[in-house]
Amino acid sequence: MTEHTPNTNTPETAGPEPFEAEDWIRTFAVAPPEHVDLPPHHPHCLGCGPANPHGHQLRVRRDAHGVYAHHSFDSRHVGAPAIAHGGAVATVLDDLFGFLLYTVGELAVTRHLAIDYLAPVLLDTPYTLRSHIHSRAGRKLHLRATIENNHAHVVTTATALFLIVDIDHFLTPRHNASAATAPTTHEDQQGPQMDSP
Ligand SMILES: CCCCCCCCCCCCCC(=O)SCCNC(=O)CCNC(=O)[C@H](O)C(C)(C)COP(=O)(O)OP(=O)(O)OC[C@H]1O[C@@H](n2cnc3c(N)ncnc32)[C@H](O)[C@@H]1OP(=O)(O)O
Repeated sequence: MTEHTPNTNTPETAGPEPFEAEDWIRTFAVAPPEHVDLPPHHPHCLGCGPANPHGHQLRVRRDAHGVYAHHSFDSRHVGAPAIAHGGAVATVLDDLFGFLLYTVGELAVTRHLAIDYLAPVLLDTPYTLRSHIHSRAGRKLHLRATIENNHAHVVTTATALFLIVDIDHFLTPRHNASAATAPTTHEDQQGPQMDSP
């Protein structure tokens, strides 16, 4: 992987520009430890792309434990009145997990994402999001995250399994999509879990 280009984190107002997946993926690199501000995955990423007007434009930094971000959801992300849509919260957490890859230095994608919505995430309210690597076993990255409000009250927790993939995963996405076959879930592989009568 090559050195990534510096990120100014400046929102762009122009519409989406076409970009080649090959160019994009080859710009990824391990972010050197002195780089506290991490670059967006790409300009139009739904979670962090500064050029995506529909996105969350997440700004993520790293610390000694993992990565973190300060973020507020707004009226674009409303579910129930005044409350962020659970899918919007999931989007942001999934993207936050994706920033840990800069510290791992591997390409990986979400295989499993689980979220506990402990309390409503309110619109126009500042939150702190944190994520860290819980463990790694081969190509499996077990990740954890929290969202807490300004009173240090945790409102959401999440766990994810990211699987390290080869660069071809991104260069030939249509081929990979058609290659998928059942079983598709971990439960399928383990067999159904039945409650005792
Ligand atoms: C510096 C670098 C930066 C890079 C940034 C990149 C961009 C980041 C952008 C970030 C944006 C945000 C992020 C995004 O939006 S990422 C986009 C959303 N995610 C995807 O599109 C991924 C789609 N899925 C796939 O392509 C395939 O399924 C992949 C490639 C992931 C795996 O297909 P593959 O056929 O290879 O593997 P497998 O399915 O047999 O499973 C493999 C292993 O995993 C185990 N397993 C499965 N489920 C569970 C479970 N629940 N608990 C515990 N274990 C579980 C399973 O038993 C097996 O174990 P084993 O039998 O091998 O021991």
